[in-house]
Amino acid sequence: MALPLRNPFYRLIGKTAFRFYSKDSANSGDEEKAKYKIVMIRHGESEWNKKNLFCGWYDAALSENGLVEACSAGTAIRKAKLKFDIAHTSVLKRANDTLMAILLSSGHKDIPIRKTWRLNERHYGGLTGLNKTETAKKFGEEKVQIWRRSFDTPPPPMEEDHKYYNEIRNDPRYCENGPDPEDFPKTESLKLTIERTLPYWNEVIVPQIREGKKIIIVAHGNSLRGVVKHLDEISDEAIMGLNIPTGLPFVYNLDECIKPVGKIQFLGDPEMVKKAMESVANQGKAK
Ligand SMILES: O=C(O)[C@@H](CO)OP(=O)(O)O
Repeated sequence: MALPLRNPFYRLIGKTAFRFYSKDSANSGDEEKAKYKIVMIRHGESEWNKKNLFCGWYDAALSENGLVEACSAGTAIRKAKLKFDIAHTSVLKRANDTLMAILLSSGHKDIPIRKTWRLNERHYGGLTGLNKTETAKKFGEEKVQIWRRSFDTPPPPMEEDHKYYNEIRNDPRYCENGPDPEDFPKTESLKLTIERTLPYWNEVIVPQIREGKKIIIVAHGNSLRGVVKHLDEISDEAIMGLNIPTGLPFVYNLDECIKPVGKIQFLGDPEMVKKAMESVANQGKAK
């Protein structure tokens, strides 16, 4: 399957060079060299993204704009002639609803959908529900940047008296297919998030890729940062500079060892993607 997307543009975002494609430019040749392809996307804007609140495992709904983003992503996927046999997503409705909107607007009807807590957003601990700008004013931008983007410093834990503790900890969806009760997170760094996401990537998704299944993953900013870090072998330091925007699909071409052939490719105008990434980065500023 060849993408009708051509002439790559390169942009440095953080410390990582990303490649973007415009719809009317020449083929890079990566698709010819690659054996597999996978599409990933962060859910559309949620109500809590809109309010700039730390969200994590809180089950925020898509905002109206988030639904529009999801439908536009589906249209971009249809125009790029990308087809899927199976979809993987988290158990959170902002990702589930994004997936449904994408499948409908890209002409997919009955493909199997697998939901797993392992693709959930990282658990934001005690910060869940706090406004990011207010938190930066209170604790300083540097501290908030460490909580948001450092590799292995988790935010403070969510204690039992936290406003959202019961709603999250006792959510029935985690009873049967959730983490073991003793491992239920109280907070997660990116490192901890990767430790529960990568087994799903390696044990469920990779075997399906090898079977030739065409896959879409609809997940979250930080669960996808973990997958991208793994695929592109981004260092613990450089991953701090990566911000994944809402509702913009990206594609990896993969070789037979499931290593990327070329760089991540966003389906979208490079300037718009760059601005969307910067806007995610700026959410943690005191302003
Ligand atoms: O609040 C969150 O759960 C995430 C994603 O929305 O935010 P951040 O970009 O700050 O990691």
